[in-house]
Amino acid sequence: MQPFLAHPFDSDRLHEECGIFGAIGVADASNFVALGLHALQHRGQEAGGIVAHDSEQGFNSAHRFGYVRDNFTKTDVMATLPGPLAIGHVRYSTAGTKANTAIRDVQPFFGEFSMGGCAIAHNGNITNAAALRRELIERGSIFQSSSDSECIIHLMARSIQRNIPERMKDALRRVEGAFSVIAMTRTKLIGVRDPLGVRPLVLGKLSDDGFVLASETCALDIIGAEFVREIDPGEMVVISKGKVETSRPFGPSQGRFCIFEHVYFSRPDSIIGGRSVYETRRQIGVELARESPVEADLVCPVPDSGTPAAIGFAQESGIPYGMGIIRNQYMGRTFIEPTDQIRNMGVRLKLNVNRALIRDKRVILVDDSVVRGTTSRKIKDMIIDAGAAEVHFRIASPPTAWPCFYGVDTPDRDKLLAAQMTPEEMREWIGVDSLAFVSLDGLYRAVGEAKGRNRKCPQYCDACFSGDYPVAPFDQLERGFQMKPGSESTVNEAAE
Ligand SMILES: O=P(O)(O)OC[C@H]1O[C@H](OP(=O)(O)OP(=O)(O)O)[C@H](O)[C@@H]1O
Ligand SMILES: NC(=O)CC[C@H](N)C(=O)O
Repeated sequence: MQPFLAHPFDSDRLHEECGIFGAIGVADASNFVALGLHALQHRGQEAGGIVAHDSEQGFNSAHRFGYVRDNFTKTDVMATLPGPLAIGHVRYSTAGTKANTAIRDVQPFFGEFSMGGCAIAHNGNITNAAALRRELIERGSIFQSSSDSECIIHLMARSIQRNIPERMKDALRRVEGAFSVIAMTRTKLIGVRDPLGVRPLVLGKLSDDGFVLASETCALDIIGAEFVREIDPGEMVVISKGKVETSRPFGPSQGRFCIFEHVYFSRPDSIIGGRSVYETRRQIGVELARESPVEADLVCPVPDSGTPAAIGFAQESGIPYGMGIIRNQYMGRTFIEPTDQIRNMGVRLKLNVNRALIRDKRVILVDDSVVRGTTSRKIKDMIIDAGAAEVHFRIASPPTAWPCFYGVDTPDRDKLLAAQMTPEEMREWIGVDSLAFVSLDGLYRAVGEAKGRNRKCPQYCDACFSGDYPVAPFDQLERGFQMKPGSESTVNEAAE
């Protein structure tokens, strides 16, 4: 048997995307970026990078595998990133070489143009990246990485505009899919969101001249920045010398923010669209308890993301709440899983049962989602092992039946449990007494849409649940992906 091997790409979250942060107008901006990225680590744990600019030393960069705290706290690394302007990225790959992430795929990416350099950090996924890459290579571009995000730099290089923000606009008008981008030139910090605003991006203020851009508000809190506002879907801001200029490069569009950010990705202490993520998750639990009540003795969260929904479920149902599953907080980087025996231990390394609390009880387990079903099945085994009398699963999202092509690392349809089975078949496969998911309308109510989902014009991107993709996933269609019959009409026309 091989020994456990430390492996930099294994992460303790199963589904991630990326986090981005930028700072301008502050001494040693890279220190602010490192702190901001640390607060965004839950969005990506494979690798991180920072680019900084200093008037004497020009652009400098550092790209590393692993956690921010292990790399960007070291004085020898941070000393190489001086200057009042810096951006950074924490990555979980959605494109490019996935089996063995290469350092060349780690962002930010950098390009040198006739008017100066530019670094970009991208959260999201470009749905026509393969087509763009083919076209760009045919026209002479030399790609350095296998990442979708690199297309943006090459498209900028081909633009005839005279300044970098205009080149970015040209480039991003050719790009389809989801992109929140933070970029920097020698003197400017730039933030852009795609026309649907699928991924988040917020603006914060540190001082008269000091501004930051971040994926989530929790990254403002860590550095004491004041929240100014969210960048709007389809908006570009250019920040320089204490001024924030705004423009709308893509014309009018209706936002379709990712509803799964509320369910799972974002940190519960972040505020999205004026709503606390924690409160939204608690409210999902309330909806779930109303929609799918069950007699039981104990409500237990599957930590961490299931916790606020379990609190809401317990409050609404009046059933006592208890920590029946305990998370090992030192899980951190996990281990490579070289044998089946070790692979099966996977969940136990992170989660263990509080036997004394569970024994002989009818237990309701609340988790935020079922994707492949691996977690639910293993947790059920542990709970039964610990002597529970009954096990009921309540899931704080609808069945995940469709892959995300907008920046989340969900597996292909054939690995999504809900794409293969009905809820009753899933219940049987997991092996629990009952299983229920919050309805799509219940989820919409929990995020503040009192009337639920607008079927003609959904307020959010919920493609992973509904199969209604707001942007046609061009590359995937070329590879043979079949959209839900009739769902072409759900593609957001305003975004085209
Ligand atoms: O059906 P599966 O493919 O097993 O995926 C679903 C699980 O993945 C997430 O857990 P994760 O450990 O990533 O996140 P958390 O610690 O934030 O709850 C989620 O909370 C579910 O428990
Ligand atoms: N999850 C993300 O936002 C990833 C960004 C980009 N598509 C990459 O693979 O690096």
